[in-house]
Parts: sequence; C-alpha cells; structure tokens
Amino acid sequence: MTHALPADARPLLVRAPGAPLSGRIRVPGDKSISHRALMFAGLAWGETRIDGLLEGEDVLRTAAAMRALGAEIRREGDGRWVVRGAGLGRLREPEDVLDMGNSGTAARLLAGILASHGLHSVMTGDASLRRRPMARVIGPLAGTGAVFASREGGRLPLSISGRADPAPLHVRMQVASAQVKSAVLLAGLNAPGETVVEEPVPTRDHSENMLRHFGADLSVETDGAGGRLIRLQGRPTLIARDVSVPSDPSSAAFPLVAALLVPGSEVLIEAVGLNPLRTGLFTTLREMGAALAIENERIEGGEPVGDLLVRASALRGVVVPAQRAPSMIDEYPVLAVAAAFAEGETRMCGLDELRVKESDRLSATVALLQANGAQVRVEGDDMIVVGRGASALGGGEVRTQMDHRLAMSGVVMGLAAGRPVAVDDVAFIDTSFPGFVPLMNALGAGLSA
Ligand SMILES: O=C(O)C1=C[C@@H](OP(=O)(O)O)[C@@H](O)[C@H](O)C1
Ligand SMILES: C=C(OP(=O)(O)O)C(=O)O
Repeated sequence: MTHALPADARPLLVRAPGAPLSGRIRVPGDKSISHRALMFAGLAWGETRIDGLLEGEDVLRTAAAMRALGAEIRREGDGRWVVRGAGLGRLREPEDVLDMGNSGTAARLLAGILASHGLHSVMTGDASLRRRPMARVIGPLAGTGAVFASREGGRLPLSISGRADPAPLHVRMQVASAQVKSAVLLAGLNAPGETVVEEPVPTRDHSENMLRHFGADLSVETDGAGGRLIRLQGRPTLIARDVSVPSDPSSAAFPLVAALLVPGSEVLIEAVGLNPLRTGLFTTLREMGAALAIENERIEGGEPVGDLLVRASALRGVVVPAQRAPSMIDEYPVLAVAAAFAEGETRMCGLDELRVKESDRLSATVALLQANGAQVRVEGDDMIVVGRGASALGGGEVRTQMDHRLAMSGVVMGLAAGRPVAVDDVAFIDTSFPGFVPLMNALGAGLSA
C-alpha cells in the first residue's frame, strides 16, 4: 500500500502526559453552522454579524467562494465576521475555479447555490475531496434544470451551468446526509414554488434552523417513525440576522475522550452546542459509564448549549445502534479509540457512510487501532472493538490520510496508551480545529508541536 504524505506534512510523536489533564477550555465554533452562516448571510439582504465563526480552513474556503460570488465578507479586529449579502438571485459569476480545499460540506452545499443561479462555475478541491462522491448532490440538483459535468463517478472538478429560473425540487433522501439535504434546500431557495425534502432518517437540522432565522418560510412535519417532511417556499426575502455560533460538539469530542482516558483527569468544556441531532457521542459515552455531566444548559443564538464536565472513567463496551449514526457520524474514530480502552466489546452499527469521508474512515480507523495493538474487526457495515488495558496499547504509527479526525484520534490514542504513538501528519487538524495542540497543552497534554 502506498503511503503518500503531502510535502508540508507535520508529524507528531505523542506520549502519555504522566499527569492528569485538567482545566477549563472552550473549543472553536461549530463547523456546520459556520459554513451555513456564511452562505445564508451571503444570500441575504443587508449586513449579518457572526460571532464565534470557526476560522478553520474548511470554513475559510466557504468565505472565499461566497466572496467570489459577490458577497462582501470581512473580519473585524474583535474576531467578529461581517457579511454584506449579494442577495438571493443576484450572485455574480465567479471569475475563476472555486477551490473547496478539504471540505465536503463547502462543496456540496455550494453546489446547491450554484445550480440555482444563472451562472457558470467550476469547483475543485484537494486530493481527498476530489475522491469523494458528488453524484449524491448532482442527481437531485439536476432536477433544477442545471447542467453538470464531472469526472467519472461524479468526482470533482465539477462544472455547473446553473439556472436563473430553477425548477423546485421534491427529493426523497437516498442516504442520511445533511449535506445533500442542505444542497437541495439551498437550491430550492431560488426556485419559485415549494421545494420538498422527505428525510426518513433525520440528520442535523442547522440549515432548517438558520433558514427560519433569516426569514424563510420553512415547515417540518415529523412522522411517528422519526422521519421528517420539510417544505420550503421558494424566493423568500432573506434578511440579514446576527448569528452566534456555539462551540462544535464534534471538536469537543477529542479533549472529552482524552479526559475520560487519562487517569485522574477532570476537564470542563464550555458552551458546547447540544443540538439533539449532534449529541449521539455524549449519549453513547454515558452508556459506556463515562462521568460526563452537562451543566448550565441554555439557548445561545437559537441553539442549545451547555458546559461539559468530564472526569476520567472506567468504560465498558456497548452496542451503538445504526439509527444513532447520523447524530455522531464524525465521532466514530475517537469513539473507537475510547472503545479500545473499555472493558469488553463495543459494536458500532451502520457505518457505511464513514467510507466516503475525508478518508475511508472505516478502514483508516481499523488501521489506526490495529497499528496500536487494539483488537478490531469489521462485519458488514459494523465495526467491533474489544477493549484492553492501556499498557497493551500504543507503540504504532497513525496514517492520517488527509483526515483531521484521524489525526486528532491518533493524538488521543497517544495520550492514553502505554507506549508513544506516531501521528504521521497533524497539519489537516487546521481544517476543523485550529489551535488544537496548544489547547490540549493548556490541559497538560505536553504535545511538542
Ligand atoms: O452538513 C454538515 O455540515 C455535515 C454533515 C455530515 O456529512 P454528511 O451529510 O455527508 O453525512 C458530516 O459528516 C459533516 O462533517 C458535516
Ligand atoms: C466529514 C467531515 O467534513 P466534510 O464532509 O465537510 O469534509 C468532518 O468534518 O468530519
């Protein structure tokens, strides 16, 4: 197997800190909400102020793309971002190729905007993103009348000839994906009439919440089985509204699991987003016996948030049901690390979507664990990890494959294991969690990079 590293790869050797992790931290803003804030603000009339925007590389790609489409976006000295929207239906044609870097969310959501405006555009990304499937958005978005040309298998680069008069869409989701749902809703915004999304398995609803926040007419009906029917009335007047971005629960996952696994640790993570469609990891860790308390629950900027108080805990294996997967989809690599230290077997069910993330996260997570002495196997779409003591774990290399979540999971493995862990490239952590290493060091992790 080849093991190609980018020229600017940043390796890191991670050792157990030898003392508990402790302190109070705040992790960066939610990545999903940050992308959406920039996109909806860019389509609105007036000036939107965004507090707490994630300044990770993925989100900066969305900012650059929205600028290329005519939105004015600036960062003020106090860290607040201000967007003067171009207005729905009034975007300008980008002069050059839109490079979405490592970000599936940026590429797929933007495809919905581009398909529903009368302009021609070409989108590309880095080597990881160019491998990821775009047919899942091209298929439904073709219903607008837009014309797409992609590489084989619907891969980037992708050219889009959008429609100034897009047809509204009626889509029944074939895959549980908030990115696909959001692409359809974004396209439906500029289509006269009603766009409908049938979602048998609910996924994160930040787009729905934010569309309402900006004044769109959107309704959600739920059926008895948890499915959702979303109706959006096209061509609303979107009006700039201030946005406050909560801390990202998917980023909180890494210091949280590290604190659970490093003996004696006690860590407080402030103001973490607690949208119920994002908190599957917290539910699962509690089922595993984690001492994880949620304090000071409140609503900030329209989303529930709370402080997570976590103490090192002896974990036991559990079965994680497939229905929970969308609410913790990005957390499986670090949950698998936690499971490697738990007593007994953890079975994580229904992980097919992990195969199409920044890497094939299912096989990459298996490789991460196996290289570090854990017992792991895959049966169909399930991953099964049998836990062992810390002294039996570590000593291996983690190949991160341009995937930030694998890099951070490798770091957590190294902090908890009996032997050091070599992570081949931590550079991609900046896509979602800038400042990860110093923040972990503020807790006493003692990382050298
Ligand atoms: O809509 C979003 O912001 C996201 C949805 C999920 O992807 P899928 O929609 O592909 O499941 C998730 O993995 C990604 O990190 C962010
Ligand atoms: C899957 C992820 O992001 P994206 O799809 O936006 O690249 C992630 O952040 O784990």
